[in-house]
Amino acid sequence: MGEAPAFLVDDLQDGPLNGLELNNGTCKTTTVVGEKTYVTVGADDGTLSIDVQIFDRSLGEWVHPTVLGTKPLSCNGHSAVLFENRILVLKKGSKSDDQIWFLEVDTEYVRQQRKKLGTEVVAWSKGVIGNAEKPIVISGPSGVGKGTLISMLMKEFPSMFGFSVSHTTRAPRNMEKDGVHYHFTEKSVMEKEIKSGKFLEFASVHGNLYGTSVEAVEVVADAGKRCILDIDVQGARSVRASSLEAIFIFVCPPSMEELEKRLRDRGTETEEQILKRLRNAQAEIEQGKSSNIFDFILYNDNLEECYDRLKKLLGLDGFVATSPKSAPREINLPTDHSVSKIDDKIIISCISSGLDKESKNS
Ligand SMILES: Nc1nc2c(ncn2[C@@H]2O[C@H](COP(=O)(O)OP(=O)(O)O)[C@@H](O)[C@H]2O)c(=O)[nH]1
Ligand SMILES: Nc1ncnc2c1ncn2[C@@H]1O[C@H](COP(=O)(O)OP(=O)(O)O)[C@@H](O)[C@H]1O
Repeated sequence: MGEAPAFLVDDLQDGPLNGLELNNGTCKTTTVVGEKTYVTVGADDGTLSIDVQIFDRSLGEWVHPTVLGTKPLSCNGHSAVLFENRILVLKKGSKSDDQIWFLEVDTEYVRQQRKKLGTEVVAWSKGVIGNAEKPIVISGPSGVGKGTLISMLMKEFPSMFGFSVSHTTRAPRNMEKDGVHYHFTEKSVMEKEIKSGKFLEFASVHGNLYGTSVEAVEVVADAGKRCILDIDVQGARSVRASSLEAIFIFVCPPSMEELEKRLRDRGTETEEQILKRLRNAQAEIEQGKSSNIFDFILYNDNLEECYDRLKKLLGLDGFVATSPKSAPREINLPTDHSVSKIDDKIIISCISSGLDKESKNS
């Protein structure tokens, strides 16, 4: 809670001015949601992120929210319009994969975070230009075969699926590459990034921190691919509660003996780590089977049969992988545009950049 930013008081009294470029090289938008006015302010030099302030009319004061998610860098101005329980923010003159953003102001995720943190909360998420299907969350105990099944899927359908590369504080295994299998991170760095709202979800698993950054999922969606997340049950529970709509699959071993055999034969863990993973497996399997998190439970007994069942539930049985899907269509918003909403349609009004500069095209 605090003082009103000096340059805004008059504008708020005059009503919202969308995308107004202020004299000092900044651009702001105001969006009214119930008793609150959300103000986004961006400098036009592209070095700072768009700032969010809230004026709460019921309290008669300014509130500085905790801002979660990756913040968009400002550019040559931006415009905003309320779209259900989030504000659609369109950046002017930026690249097509960076034009469309959402500021979640009253989604289920934001409401939960508000309760958890005890502060006002907003969350940024980047709009994606692809039209990929719902992400797939795959969970299961260590050694059950999640990685193997995911690799088979990605190998058979390379243009269809993309892997969400998690962050972890565990040490890399021999064949693991930073940025491909995981983003290997220092604990202190990851803890700081968790506080700054970088992660969609995170959890402590087998004594290490693991987390899915908002960006890891956006990168895949921006490429027009369906995102696959390999995360534990706690992470799956958090994603269920988040604004990311996904399909949740739990992979079960045929028996604890077989799980132990697979873990030992993989040869990537020390004896101590194997025992820890086996101890945790029992509880994970119970939660996986009994909680309401998962849409499907897959038994990974015979690998080929399990893979066939996985493809079936993803609607891929009999699907012939052909040439890569065409890249997502580029939407090129001109530098000069404004945005408004009529019924359930978003109208982007563009000021032509051709000869007739004054003519307005919608
Ligand atoms: N919550 C969460 N769990 C993760 C994430 N990435 C990996 N995990 C889980 O962490 C556990 C350990 O992963 P890892 O160390 O690679 O071992 P593995 O499962 O035996 O291959 C597995 O259950 C993964 O599904 C993440 O980003 N978030
Ligand atoms: N259905 C299966 N039958 C036998 N071995 C399997 C099967 N699925 C996976 N494996 C093997 O079990 C080990 C663990 O699999 P992995 O995919 O690394 O598990 P996770 O990613 O769940 O920890 C690997 O050596 C893999 O080759």
